[in-house]
Amino acid sequence: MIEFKNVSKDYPSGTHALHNINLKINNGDFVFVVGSSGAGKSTFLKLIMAEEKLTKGEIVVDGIRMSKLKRRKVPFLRRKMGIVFQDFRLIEKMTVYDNVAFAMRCVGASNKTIKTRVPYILKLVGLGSKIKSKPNQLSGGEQQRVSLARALVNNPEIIIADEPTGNVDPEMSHEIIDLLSEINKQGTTIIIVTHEHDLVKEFGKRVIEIHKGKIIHDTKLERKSAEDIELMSSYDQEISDDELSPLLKIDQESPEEVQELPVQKLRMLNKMAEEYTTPKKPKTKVEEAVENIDKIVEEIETDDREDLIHTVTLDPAKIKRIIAADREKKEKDAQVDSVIDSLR
Ligand SMILES: Nc1ncnc2c1ncn2[C@@H]1O[C@H](COP(=O)(O)OP(=O)(O)OP(=O)(O)O)[C@@H](O)[C@H]1O
Repeated sequence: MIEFKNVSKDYPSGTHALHNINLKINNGDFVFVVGSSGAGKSTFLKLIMAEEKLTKGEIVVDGIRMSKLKRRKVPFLRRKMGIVFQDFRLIEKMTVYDNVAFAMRCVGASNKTIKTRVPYILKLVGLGSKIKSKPNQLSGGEQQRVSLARALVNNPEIIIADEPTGNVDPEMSHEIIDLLSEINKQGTTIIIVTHEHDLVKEFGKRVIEIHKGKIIHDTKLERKSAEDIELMSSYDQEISDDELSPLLKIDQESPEEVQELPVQKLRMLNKMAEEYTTPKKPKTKVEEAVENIDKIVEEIETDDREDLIHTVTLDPAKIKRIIAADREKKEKDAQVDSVIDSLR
């Protein structure tokens, strides 16, 4: 988890880049950070990566207190992170393969691991055929995917991307965010700074908006308070007796408690109660047979169950007869239904 507690950042030039920031980013979150130029977005990321030191407050990244972090310990923090920059920052003299392998060599991975992992990651980002190319032989989108591969290759807990789509066309922007969404599904935390409002809207993730060094919107907090308001207001709504009855039928012993439920919750419980009390369609013979078998199996001691299941499954003739009878009944019913339909 990343937590900002009353964080401020002033640059030596006197610029107050961030003021009193408080927020939490949980493991596995996907967050877009937006705001106008000079708002403080890159500074926000640089504080998380320990590229800049905070002036006031505390940032805790996975239990590491950034105000206490010594320079020589920064590489240990960075190992948790994969970083993607707008300008890719690839090494021009190296091939695509070597650019990605380099990130693994930096953390001391063995040659054997590098040889299997690098091609795998390059395939994942759709660059399997460009392994031997140099960055200047690639399009902007391809270069950004190399930089993404390099960020991913050491299996980081957090991906931090500063304008990763700033230098690629809209279609490729979409693909890059798609890829990051897939990676996020495996549990990696993703934090992306972007200017692209359309992209942010389309993906519907958490959005933190920074303006003049302050957080002015955080959709996570807004969503939560909207849910609270809805729940609170539902306490004030009138409930008719009709609406109450299905639940009261089930919960006759504590009608007062039922009457005190908020409308929203009551409606949900009523729906469940209705389903519970509505008589189900008659069971087919196969369903009945399966249920009976289940009941018998449950009653038998654990040690004997295996044998019993065997016995049941070893009687295919009986099962076939039941299935055939059931199919015949369904076919007859369907014929009758279709005749009735044609007469309507
Ligand atoms: N190294 C620095 N020294 C002094 N001031 C800086 C430094 N880096 C950033 N700033 C200032 O801090 C403020 C926030 O900058 P930051 O780069 O965080 O903004 P941003 O939202 O990322 O902007 P952009 O979208 O243009 O990249 C700006 O006023 C900027 O001029």
